[in-house]
Amino acid sequence: MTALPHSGGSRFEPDLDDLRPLDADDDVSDERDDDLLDPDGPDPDAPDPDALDPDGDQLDLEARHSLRRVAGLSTELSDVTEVEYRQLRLERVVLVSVWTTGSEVDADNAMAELKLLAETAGSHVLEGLVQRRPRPDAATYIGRGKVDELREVVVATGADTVICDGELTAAQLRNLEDRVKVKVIDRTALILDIFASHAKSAEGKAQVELAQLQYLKQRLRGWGGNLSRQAGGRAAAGGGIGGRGPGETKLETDRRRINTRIAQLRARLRDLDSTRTTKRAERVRNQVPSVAIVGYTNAGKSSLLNRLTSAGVLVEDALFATLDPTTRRTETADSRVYTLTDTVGFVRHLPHDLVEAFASTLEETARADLLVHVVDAADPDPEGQITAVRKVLADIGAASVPELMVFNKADLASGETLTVLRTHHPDSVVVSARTGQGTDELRRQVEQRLPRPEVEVRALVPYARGDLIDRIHTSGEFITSEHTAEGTRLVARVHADLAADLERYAV
Ligand SMILES: Nc1nc2c(ncn2[C@@H]2O[C@H](COP(=O)(O)OP(=O)(O)OP(=O)(O)O)[C@@H](O)[C@H]2O)c(=O)[nH]1
Ligand SMILES: [Mg+2]
Repeated sequence: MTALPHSGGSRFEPDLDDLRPLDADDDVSDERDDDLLDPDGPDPDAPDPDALDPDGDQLDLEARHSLRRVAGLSTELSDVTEVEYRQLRLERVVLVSVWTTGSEVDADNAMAELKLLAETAGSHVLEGLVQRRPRPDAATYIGRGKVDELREVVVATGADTVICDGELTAAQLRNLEDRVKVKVIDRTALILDIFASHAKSAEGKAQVELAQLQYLKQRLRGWGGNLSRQAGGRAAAGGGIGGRGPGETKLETDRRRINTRIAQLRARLRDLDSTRTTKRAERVRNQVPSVAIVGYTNAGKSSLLNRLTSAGVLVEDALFATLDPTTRRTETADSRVYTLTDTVGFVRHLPHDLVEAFASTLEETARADLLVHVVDAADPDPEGQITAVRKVLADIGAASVPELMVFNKADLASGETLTVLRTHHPDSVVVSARTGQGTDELRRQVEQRLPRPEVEVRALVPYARGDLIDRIHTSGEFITSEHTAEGTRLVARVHADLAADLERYAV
């Protein structure tokens, strides 16, 4: 095993306050945040993008920092999940990973990413341990002999939690916990926890809760011992909605409650999705092309959206700052309207439960006309990020959407790296959302790749039909236009419905 240097800090004293139940206002069931689903045009009073700070207006930053790291869960499940999520309030952690393939640099990068994830979840990372093995141990994840070593590190550092870099089985988690004697969680639970604390809209919160419950359900047996040991009170007495049926074990009750809640969440998500479907149908009817900004978490997607549209979305040097898609209307140089959507970032081994729970959000990406794939060129492994992102894109059915590769953070990346990336990806654009470098070129490239209206028309439109001319401006392309005594003589490319309306003025 190799160890990262200690990052210092004092011994952790458990805070009994942490054991209080969730506040009532953590329940999100009726909250709506229509704003985030609103694809409507830019705010006419929006400030000039260049007058904002380099990452755009940090409208949400204060709210984010005031968030408590408590998952918004309903009361029905409180006796199961309260315990679960209290335990996930991580404090002082030791990271552990099994390095199976790739170079030592890859292993270091993976550990650095796990550290960032842990820190984003509010943990203080004390130490990182990597073990090289062909595959994780079936019983204890790291080799059984190494578990004692881990225990020593935990004792020496005063850690209260161990985070393993992978998706562990219930048995692995339980075995490790029994031997290391502190809470052990895996990377999936960590990512779910970050999503839970960052979810803002009602839909986002419901999606995360669904993913958490799916995860929890598969591990109920593993947590069972811990639950009965720690839940006490209501749970131990079998209280709460539903109660305990005759002859039913605690495990069965928990499973039944989780299933009920999962069904409620699915129903709720279907409702929320219908709003989105209506708005999407409107965009499709108006034939507004849509561009989705996708990429690895922290690549600068939100910064780029702010740069391009003064959207004022949250930008933060944290993983998964954005969970809710934000759509903004914008225009091409020749005033064709299109939408740009900022989306949730991806990561290596994005938990499957999350991908599934976010299906309706991710579907937007699959339906886009163009993907702007933002890559952090200053990351130690941009190609690894590209591969991870494409894998998720394939999972969500977006692999066939045309992609424009954008290397961001050009101000930070080395010239050499940029040259290599450009050689590997000749059709890419290099930008800096921070300095604005390359963003004009990016706009041009996006405009060129937007779907083009399919019908070429020649018409002489009387001045009384300015409405038709406006429609060509926003949804079509003028090839030539000329003002004559009888009206505007034009050649243009338009969509079929507009072509039909122009038919009577055809020349
Ligand atoms: N130096 C530099 N920093 C940048 C640039 N673009 C973004 N950043 C920084 O990178 C961090 C992440 O930016 P975001 O725009 O929040 O990234 P994101 O891709 O939306 O991240 P998630 O929503 O968390 O997936 C922030 O600290 C930004 O200030 C850039 O071009 N140059
Ligand atoms: Mg973002």
